[in-house]
Amino acid sequence: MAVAELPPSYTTQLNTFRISSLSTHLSNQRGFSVQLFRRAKRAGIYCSVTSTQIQAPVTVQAAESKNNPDCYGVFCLTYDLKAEEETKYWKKMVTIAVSGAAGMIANHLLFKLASGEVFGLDQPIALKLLGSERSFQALEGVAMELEDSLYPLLREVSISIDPYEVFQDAEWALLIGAKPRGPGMERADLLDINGKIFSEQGKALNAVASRNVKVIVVGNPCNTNALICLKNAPNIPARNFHALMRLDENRAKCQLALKAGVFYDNVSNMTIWGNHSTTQVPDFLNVRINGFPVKKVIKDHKWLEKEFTQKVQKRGGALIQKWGRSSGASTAVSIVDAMRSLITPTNEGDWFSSGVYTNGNPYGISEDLVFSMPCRSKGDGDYELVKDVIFDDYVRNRISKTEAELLAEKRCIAHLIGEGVPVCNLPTDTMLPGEM
Ligand SMILES: NC(=O)C1=CN([C@@H]2O[C@H](COP(=O)(O)OP(=O)(O)OC[C@H]3O[C@@H](n4cnc5c(N)ncnc54)[C@H](OP(=O)(O)O)[C@@H]3O)[C@@H](O)[C@H]2O)C=CC1
Ligand SMILES: O=C([O-])CC(=O)C(=O)O
Repeated sequence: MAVAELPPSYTTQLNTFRISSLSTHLSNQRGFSVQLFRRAKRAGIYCSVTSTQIQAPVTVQAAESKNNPDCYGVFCLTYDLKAEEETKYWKKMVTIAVSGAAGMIANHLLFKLASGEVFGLDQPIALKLLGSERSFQALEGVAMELEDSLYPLLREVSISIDPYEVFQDAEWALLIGAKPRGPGMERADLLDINGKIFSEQGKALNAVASRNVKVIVVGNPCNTNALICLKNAPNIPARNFHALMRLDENRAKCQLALKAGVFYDNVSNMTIWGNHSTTQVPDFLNVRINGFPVKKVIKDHKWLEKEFTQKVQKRGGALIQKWGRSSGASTAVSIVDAMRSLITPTNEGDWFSSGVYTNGNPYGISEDLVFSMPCRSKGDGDYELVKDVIFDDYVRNRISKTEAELLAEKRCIAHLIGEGVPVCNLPTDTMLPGEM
């Protein structure tokens, strides 16, 4: 039995309850019922343990998480395994930073991450949550809910308003926080305001994140925000930055499944080209339904070109009209899908869409943009572009339009990527999927 040092007795019922209920929960998990509390020393908390069973702590000292930006509440107590158990059952902890963590999307996403939905049940995680002065209290509320959820895999949670603190050693950065476009606001103003957030965050990632951090930009306009972010992080490979396009892919698959009368997992090879905006191109030419080209299954080709395309482009807006707010849950699901696509080998012959940096792309799209394209992954966090896709005039023309829009957005944020004076001459019909 390992016996702890005994600091002056301080036992709150709350702490004892948290620890013992966690212990019961953890002891039901394979590999958890061993030794606890290595890092608990930092919080001054000590316990007695045996090799097979967890016992309640013998002495507890208050965890002063408020003074420790590294941890929140119960997460100042980390329950570690014996080294050999760690190597046998558990992977090394993954550190995930999330901005806009008090927002709607994060409110769904964080709980998915903590439950093991993305990385699996043998993968402990640390969540580092970025808020602002405006959202700090809400962020504390989020952390409290994470505490109360007793997720065995969630080993560390910290909250902060400083990106340099939050991004320290981050292996994943999910950049969700962004100012929404308000009534009467010019898109150029939105690009500028959010661009500043993402250039600041790019710099912070560059300074302190893992050199191999994978960044998924969700906050709109996500492609151009991702471009700004990567340009401000020159020491991190540009290919590690993604703009979230998976929601658009999922929306497109759903509409095709509906039209074809098949379950949606029979729809594969779905590419969304371009910008996460109403100019995006849901490519039905390369899609397969039950392995067949879509035009062989859906004979109504006019529907594909008109209704289907517009439905996907404007799905965000249609949802806002019903809900009174933009997609939260389905966006969180699509972030999970996007992450899993990078850490799981892509099914043979299939692909997924992601907004990635155009640098030597095989499709003739302008270089130096963040553009949604078809990708495959070996499951190592990296991806390659799919080469064997076909084009026709319809798809090509549409791709040119979304490309022009991204080039215009880029000119508008030239000052944020070190390319001189901005010139904002945006196409008038350029809109987020949520704007109609
Ligand atoms: N790519 C995609 O597929 C999709 C993208 N989105 C985009 O994701 C983003 C987040 O959406 P959601 O979670 O629903 O939004 P919320 O309104 O719930 O807010 C998210 C966070 O953004 C931050 N924020 C709000 N206002 C400002 C501001 N004025 N300046 C700076 N930051 C601000 C806040 O965080 P804090 O105060 O802590 O900084 C807030 O918690 C939006 O930009 C939305 O358009 C949404 C759906 C799909
Ligand atoms: O426009 C928005 O904020 C919401 C959005 O991106 C979407 O629903 O695809």
